[in-house]
Amino acid sequence: MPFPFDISATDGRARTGLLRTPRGDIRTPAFMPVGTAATVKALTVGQVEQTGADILLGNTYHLMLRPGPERMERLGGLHRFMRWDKPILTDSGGFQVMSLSGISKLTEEAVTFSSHVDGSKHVLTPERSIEIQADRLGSDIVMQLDECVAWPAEESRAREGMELSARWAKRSKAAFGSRDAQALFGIQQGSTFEHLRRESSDRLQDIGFDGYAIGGLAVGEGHAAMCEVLDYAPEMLPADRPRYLMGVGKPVDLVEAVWRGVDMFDCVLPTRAGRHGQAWTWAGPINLKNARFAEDEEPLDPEVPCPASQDYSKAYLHHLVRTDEILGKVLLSWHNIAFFQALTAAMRAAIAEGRFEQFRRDFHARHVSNGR
Ligand SMILES: Nc1nc2c(CCc3ccccc3)c3nc[nH]c3cc2c(=O)[nH]1
Repeated sequence: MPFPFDISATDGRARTGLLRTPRGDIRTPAFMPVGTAATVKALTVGQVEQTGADILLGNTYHLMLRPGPERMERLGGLHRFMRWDKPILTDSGGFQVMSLSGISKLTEEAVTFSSHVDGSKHVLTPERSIEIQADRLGSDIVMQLDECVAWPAEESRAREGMELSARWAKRSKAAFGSRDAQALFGIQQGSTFEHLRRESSDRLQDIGFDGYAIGGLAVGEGHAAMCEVLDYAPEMLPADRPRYLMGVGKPVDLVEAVWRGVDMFDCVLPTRAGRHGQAWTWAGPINLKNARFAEDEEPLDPEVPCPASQDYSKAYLHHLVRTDEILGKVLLSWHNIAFFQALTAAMRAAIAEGRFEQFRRDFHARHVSNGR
């Protein structure tokens, strides 16, 4: 029995709803902060909860290297380990192997790789990835093992990756079996080729998943090319199940993807950029390192309900960034996650009230043009 996904309103292709899981409900459109190594960098789970996040992401690749799957299970699983009792989604690990571990080999059977930490050898099969995610980490939403083909890709290469991912989807589903308290998502591949994405979607639906991710994007193709794929890719997936766009993105990416029917997002940007002084605000992105903030006593963004945006001046944040103080990384990470949550909350309200088109126009006028 898959998690209930109750869509409460639609506005054009945009949807807003509730994905109900045993550990809590996820309001969609949802932004999911990334907690790569069992922590959303620089924030406590209490601060993450205060931002309004309903779900966090974990990373099988990082956690299987440190602390390791069997140790994590002995410690009670990822929720208990990091004291986060709401839903967790974990990626299957293949994407991170390709982007992080220098040496790796991809065959029909598995991905084999050397740890970027100590060079130790590891093997990830669809079955082992499911076992780590579902049984050792204990995540609530599990991703199939897939191959994310680099961009740009020749059509033949994109087809190979899509077909391997479809065969691994079948093996992932078989390994996952039927579980009531956990969900398994399939991942659509096919790079920027519409007919490959169609084939991928059809094969995933024949297998049957609790939710469907759009993979193979946010790999350097850029905003315009991503939107071209999103003009058709989300609606190839079942309308009554959640659609998760992996690795996306900047605020404008979220608005444009929700407009095209996407429900769930993840991105390391808010915390990574926050640690380097970049803050997103309703009036666009700014970098607090810039000298123009040295004596700016205004708060960062009064509309964002978090201490970083309400209690401090930009001058203080500028100082913390310039001196590379830890508190600067904490406050800007906190602010950016709070901004992404405020953005998705505003989109949910706009869709519920049938005014998302106006919201999108206002957002471009206020946030995008300024940012340019
Ligand atoms: N499995 C998979 N992951 C992707 C990620 C990581 C998302 C992630 C999930 C959970 C934790 C961290 C990262 C991508 N990030 C940018 N583009 C991405 C594409 C894919 C993809 O095609 N497949």
